[in-house]
Amino acid sequence: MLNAVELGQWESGKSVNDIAACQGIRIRRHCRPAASMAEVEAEMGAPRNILEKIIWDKEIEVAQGLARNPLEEVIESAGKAPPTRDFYGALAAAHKRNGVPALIAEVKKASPSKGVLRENFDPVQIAQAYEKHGAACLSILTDEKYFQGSFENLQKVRKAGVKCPLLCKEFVVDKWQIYYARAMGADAVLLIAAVLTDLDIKYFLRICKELGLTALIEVHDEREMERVLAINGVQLIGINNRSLETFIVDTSNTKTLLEKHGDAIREKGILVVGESGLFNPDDVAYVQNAGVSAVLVGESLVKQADPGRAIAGLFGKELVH
Ligand SMILES: O=P(O)(O)OC[C@@H](O)[C@@H](O)c1c[nH]c2ccccc12
Repeated sequence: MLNAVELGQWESGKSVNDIAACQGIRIRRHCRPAASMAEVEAEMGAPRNILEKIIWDKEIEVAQGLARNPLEEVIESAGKAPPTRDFYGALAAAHKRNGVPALIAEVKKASPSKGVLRENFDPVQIAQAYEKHGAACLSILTDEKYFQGSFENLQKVRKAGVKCPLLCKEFVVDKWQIYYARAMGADAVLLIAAVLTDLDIKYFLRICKELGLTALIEVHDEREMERVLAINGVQLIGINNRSLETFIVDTSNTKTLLEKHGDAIREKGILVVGESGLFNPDDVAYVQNAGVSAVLVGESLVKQADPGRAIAGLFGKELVH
């Protein structure tokens, strides 16, 4: 926990970035109202990498969202949304049933590193195909600017009656996004340790718990893993093989982090998700041997003519529900 001085600084909003830097976080936040990226850059200088740029855009976007849908209203609609489905339970059960890591299949149109992955993009059709072919859970990208996703896609998939629990794949920087995700039908949200301080993560975990949402906490390096393991109440950790700062993908990242922390993770009953850059049964077996119980896969499925059938190709066998 923060000491009183740090808490005071945090509350006054003066040195969020100093506190973040102390925790090894390289992404700086702007944290003040701004109408445009030009305005942010005038104060902060140029973003240091793509993740920092995404986050600065996200701060502007959240302010606009808040103006359109005030927090109290969003909290109210989150409270009225149909109940959450058990994201963690669905992964654990599918892993046990199939003997391979449970699949979180991602509804992903584009990415900043690869551009458009699929021209003819129907989120509901893709989600239904994933479900039919044994995905345990789905991940729906909601970022518009960099991934061509939307909260509307999330809502559409939920309303179409897809039963797999849904992860809202968003760059969360503000609690408003968590309530909004729940209001639009999410069962889980992503929290990225490279962006959020320990206090942010603890606070957002509390909100998730109140809403019945599962949090998937994403780490990419040693320091982030250590920080997240020191936080109580974490159920799901995603190890991203892709650096969101450089786009470099290296599946041995999952292995390295689990060699060191696997025991602590198992003791706590935390389930690990291997994320990004998985294309074939060898890749899946590699991260499975490293200790993951689930995998998060977008590109290799969404790029194929039939993303549902692509699942059997990825695992080397059909998955069953
Ligand atoms: O398309 P891939 O390489 O299979 O990766 C999927 C998923 O891991 C990736 O989209 C992702 C992981 N963490 C993120 C955070 C934000 C946006 C996207 C991501």
